[in-house]
Amino acid sequence: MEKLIAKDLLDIQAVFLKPNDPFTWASGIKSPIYCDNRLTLSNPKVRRDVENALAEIIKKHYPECEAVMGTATAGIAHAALVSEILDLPMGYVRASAKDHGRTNQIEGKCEPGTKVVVVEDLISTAGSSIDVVKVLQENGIEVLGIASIFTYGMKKGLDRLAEANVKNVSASNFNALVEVAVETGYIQAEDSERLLKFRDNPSDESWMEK
Ligand SMILES: O=P(O)(O)OC[C@H]1O[C@H](OP(=O)(O)OP(=O)(O)O)[C@H](O)[C@@H]1O
Ligand SMILES: O=C(O)c1cc(=O)[nH]c(=O)[nH]1
Repeated sequence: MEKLIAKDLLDIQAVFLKPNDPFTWASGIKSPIYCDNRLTLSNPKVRRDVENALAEIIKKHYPECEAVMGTATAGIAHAALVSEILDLPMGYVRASAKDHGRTNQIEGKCEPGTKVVVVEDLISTAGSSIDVVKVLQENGIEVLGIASIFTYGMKKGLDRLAEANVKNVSASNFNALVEVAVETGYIQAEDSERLLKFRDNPSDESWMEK
């Protein structure tokens, strides 16, 4: 599954490399790479692979799941698609509560005590998904864990998830992506070393110098 999804992401050109003009991530980290999982929505074959992978993760790792909750914004569509496959209720959590209307942060019907899985498109430092988990927990909702499309496997993200005692299972990850990217000639072996070095220590920006 990990390599299939990694290959899908490369096939649809969802992986962008820009070492000389780094991307800024949600966390503020400067990065030579950006993985745009939103593009998976635009390709029916890849979208099916992704939603089937998320459905398998939820069935296998969270068999008690009673509802699927997406993270705003990129997790919402995937939560909707996977909840349809699993025939489960679905909702989503906004980054902050609305300042008008019903002033909700949690959208959709989700009663306290409901066992939910959070669907996230991508995990770097895990800040966004842990914020969503906390909002749900503060509202008495039982979070079984996260199902995500892709994780970088960064130490900061892994540490934060462990600290918050939140389980995450991803359909693909950075190691699989780099492996497939080298196998398919998308990047050279030396680039893979630079990328892994960045992932393992993003505060060391020496990769920017080459
Ligand atoms: O693990 P983290 O360090 O929190 O980073 C990952 C988050 O960043 C991206 O969202 P973004 O804030 O770009 O917004 P979007 O979902 O609205 O596209 C992505 O969709 C994740 O939610
Ligand atoms: O950390 C992020 O903001 C981030 C990284 C990435 O590769 N893709 C993405 O959508 N967000």
